[in-house]
Amino acid sequence: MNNEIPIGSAVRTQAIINQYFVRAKKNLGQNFLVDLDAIRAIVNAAEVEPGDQVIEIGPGIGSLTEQLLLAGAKVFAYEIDEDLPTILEHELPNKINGIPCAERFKLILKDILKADFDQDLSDFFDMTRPVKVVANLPYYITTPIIFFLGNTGLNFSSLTLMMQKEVAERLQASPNSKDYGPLTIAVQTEMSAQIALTVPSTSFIPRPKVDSSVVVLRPLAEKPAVGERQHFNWVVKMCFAQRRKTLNNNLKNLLQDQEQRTRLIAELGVDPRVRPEQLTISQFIQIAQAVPIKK
Ligand SMILES: C[S@@+](CC[C@H](N)C(=O)[O-])C[C@H]1O[C@@H](n2cnc3c(N)ncnc32)[C@H](O)[C@@H]1O
Repeated sequence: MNNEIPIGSAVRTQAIINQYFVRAKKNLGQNFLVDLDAIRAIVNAAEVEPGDQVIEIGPGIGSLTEQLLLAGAKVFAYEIDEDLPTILEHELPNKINGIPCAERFKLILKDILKADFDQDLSDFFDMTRPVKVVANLPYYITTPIIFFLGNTGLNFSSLTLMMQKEVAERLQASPNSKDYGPLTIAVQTEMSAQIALTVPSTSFIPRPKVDSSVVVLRPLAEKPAVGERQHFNWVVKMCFAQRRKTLNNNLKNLLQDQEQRTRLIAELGVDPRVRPEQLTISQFIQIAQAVPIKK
């Protein structure tokens, strides 16, 4: 269907909801974004240019998809809800600038966490070029999705992801802030994180309980050598086991010997009463190196 009014406007979204009797599925994190300025700001934050290869996670009824296509991207979308492809087929524009959208849009009905990117994308994308991931994420699996995208060898230049504001703040946090913790460190040892915009809960149908932010994550050109990744993440988690306690106290679970702990703290050049959120990523790397790897 060709419609003058964009899908991301509240009027058009409501019309689609009524026409197809859409009931937003809470268990699938369905909150449709009905704020065109915000949708276009997401596309801008992702710096989408004509010819870009974009993976969209959860296109829903197509509000972000439509704007990605208008920006000239080739879009491969993963959607888990089998009620939505028919709506997308009917509601996304048939043609943009005279070119059929079917050539630039492909949908696969699949859980993103089960994606096999080499297999799924190779017929549609040029696999020698990096992709951009752009999504208004289902909140219930935000962190698993970030780790999945980071760990599957996907060749991406950026991940532009809308998520719960509090999670976004944890991704972007710096030492000495309440949001700085194991999630910050796990992500920031692989990617840079920048909050691009914040969107109030009133911009969604149905309205979620929380506000949302869009974070742009980009792979670091030079990643710090954290050693064995599982060990590193575990050590960081243990250091934060009791946020209010001192580093020396938290280290007791990792190094039983007080002398070893004192030596390590001296090597770190910090006061023994320091709290875990005051340490930098390099200091956590030093701690992980001093702690024996669990067999
Ligand atoms: C927050 S809504 C976003 C919808 C639309 N992109 C928008 O901005 O209005 C999240 C979307 O992710 C889909 N979804 C939920 N779990 C998913 C999964 N595991 N894999 C792929 N899509 C999923 C939902 O069905 C829904 O369409």
